[in-house]
This record gives sequence, structure tokens and C-alpha cells, in this order.
Amino acid sequence: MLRVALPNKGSLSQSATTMLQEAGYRQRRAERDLTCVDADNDIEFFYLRPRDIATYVGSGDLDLGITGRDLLIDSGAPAEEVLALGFGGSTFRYAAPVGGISHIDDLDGRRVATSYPGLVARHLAGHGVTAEVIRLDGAVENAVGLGVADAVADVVSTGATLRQAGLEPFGEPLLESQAVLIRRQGADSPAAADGLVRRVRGVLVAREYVMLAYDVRVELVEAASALTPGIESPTVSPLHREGWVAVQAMTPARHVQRIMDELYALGARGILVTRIHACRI
Ligand SMILES: Nc1ncnc2c1ncn2[C@@H]1O[C@H](COP(=O)(O)OP(=O)(O)OP(=O)(O)O)[C@@H](O)[C@H]1O
Ligand SMILES: O=P(O)(O)OC[C@H]1O[C@H](OP(=O)(O)OP(=O)(O)O)[C@H](O)[C@@H]1O
Ligand SMILES: [Mg+2]
Repeated sequence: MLRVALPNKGSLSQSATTMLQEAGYRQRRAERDLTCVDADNDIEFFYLRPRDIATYVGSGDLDLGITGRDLLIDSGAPAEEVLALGFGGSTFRYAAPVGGISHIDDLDGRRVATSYPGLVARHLAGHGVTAEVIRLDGAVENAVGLGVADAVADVVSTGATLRQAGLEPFGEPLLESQAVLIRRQGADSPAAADGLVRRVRGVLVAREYVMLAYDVRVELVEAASALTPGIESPTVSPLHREGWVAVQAMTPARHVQRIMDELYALGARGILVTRIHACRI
């Protein structure tokens, strides 16, 4: 049975569960359930703290997991990203009192509070900066005001928490994070793991693309296909009406209105968009 780790709570939990449901997997009934067996797909899901997931996957005790890229890097566990999942996006940044520290070099000899000590210590070392890393569980923005640290390094989403604490970010972001599917580093995944990865890829594509169909005069099919190249190539089928063809192609959802306008201007008619519920690419 394939064993997969999912976030049990926090920012990534609900979106991870929804994504696996869309991929056709059974998920836990109650938020407090710690495991769920999907017998039809021969998979057991384990609901764990997102911070711990890379440890379980890196040790090989679990085959796959969903966690944050920042948490994966912070753990230092021998696990690697298979797929970025497009939710749980955040930026990881240093911050200090407004008008104070403005460059990472200024952290030399100072104290930096964070819940991500592994990530921060490696980043500072990589920049040749010697600073004391103070590990806190959360609400790290308070650490400067309380005199425990000179700066913080934390997840920034809207920036509201930093502003409220009188802090502002400085320097380049340490990283851009989002939810990722991970596996053990260098491991040959079991075939069942490939099956799950393929299904999740299908969900990502189904979310990102729509199916576009239209009719166009045959002499315009090359110009129209250039607007709708599809993933491999558009499907072109004959129409009963002489001189016309029907074209079908997968198209990025975020561009579809503009592409429809351009197709119409080109002379295409009967332009239809339909949602993709699931796919295997
Ligand atoms: N606004 C946010 N706050 C915290 N983490 C976020 C946010 N947006 C995305 N994330 C991502 O969620 C992951 C952290 O999730 P985690 O469940 O450990 O913390 P959390 O959502 O802050 O929950 P809690 O602090 O209540 O335990 C990280 O990968 C982080 O980048
Ligand atoms: O940029 P913002 O939109 O303000 O969001 C970022 C804040 O949200 C998270 O805190 P959380 O609420 O998870 O509390 P925690 O620090 O106790 O984890 C994170 O640690 C930041 O403090
Ligand atoms: Mg938090």
C-alpha cells in the first residue's frame, strides 16, 4: 500500500485535501482524523504537521508527501520536490524595524528570530554573515519589540503582520515558496507513486486549461492554430459545410477571453469554451 503524508492543519491542509479529492482519492471525514485508508486506490494517507512531513518522507517511512517548499528546505531532510502544486504561496523575508537594518550584511553580530532556523542559518552562512539565530515557534514578529532579537525572518503573505509590528522587509527574499509534492531524494519511487503524481498533474492541468472549440474557414486554419496551438497540436475535423473545419485545442484559462476575441476577429465562429474536469497528459 502506498503511504502518503498530508498536512493535518494550517495554511496548506484544506487545499491539499481538495486537490487529492479532485484526483479521485478518498480523504478523511473529520479534521481530527490522523489517517485515512483509500482501499480502492490502495493508498493510506497520514495527516501530519507540515513541518514534520519532509522528515517522514526523507527517512523513507512514507513514500510521498505534501508540504511547503520553505518547510522542506528548513528540515534539511533528504527529500526532493517532484511537483509544485500552485497553492500555499508565500515569500520568506528578513524584516527589521522601519528605518533600521536595510542589508543582509548588517545582520552580522545581530540576533535573528525565526521559526525556520535551518533555512535561515544556511542562508546567512551562504552570505558569509555571522548572526545568532533564535528559534521561536511562531508570532516571531513580536520578538523585536520584546527585545529578544534585532530582526526576524518569516513567511510574508500580505505583509500586514509585519506592518502591525512596526517592521519592514529588507534585502532580497530568501525564497518564494508554495506547496510541493515531495519524495525521498534519489529514491526509485514505487509504481503506485507515479500513478498519484500523474493524477495530481492531471488536476493541475485541468485547473489551468480549458477546452476551446470553434469553426473556421479552411484557409484560415493555420492562422487560427497559431492562436490555439494546444498542448501537442490542435484537433482539426471536417465539417459538413464545404470549406469549413472544426478546431479543438486545450488553452490556458487565463488567456481564453483574449484568444476568443482574436479568433472572432480572424473569422472563426461558434467559439465554445468548456471546463476540463480531469485529464492525463
Ligand atoms: N499566510 C501564511 N502564513 C503562514 N504560512 C503560510 C501562509 N501562506 C502560505 N503559507 C505556507 O504554509 C506553510 C506553513 O504551514 P503551517 O501549517 O506550518 O503554518 P501555519 O499555516 O502558519 O499554521 P500554524 O501557524 O497555525 O501552525 C509554509 O509552507 C508557508 O509558506
Ligand atoms: O503577511 P501576512 O499576511 O500578515 O501573513 C504572514 C504571517 O502569517 C503567519 O503567522 P500565523 O498566523 O500562522 O501565526 P504564527 O506566527 O503563530 O504561525 C506567518 O508566520 C506570519 O506571521
Ligand atoms: Mg503560522
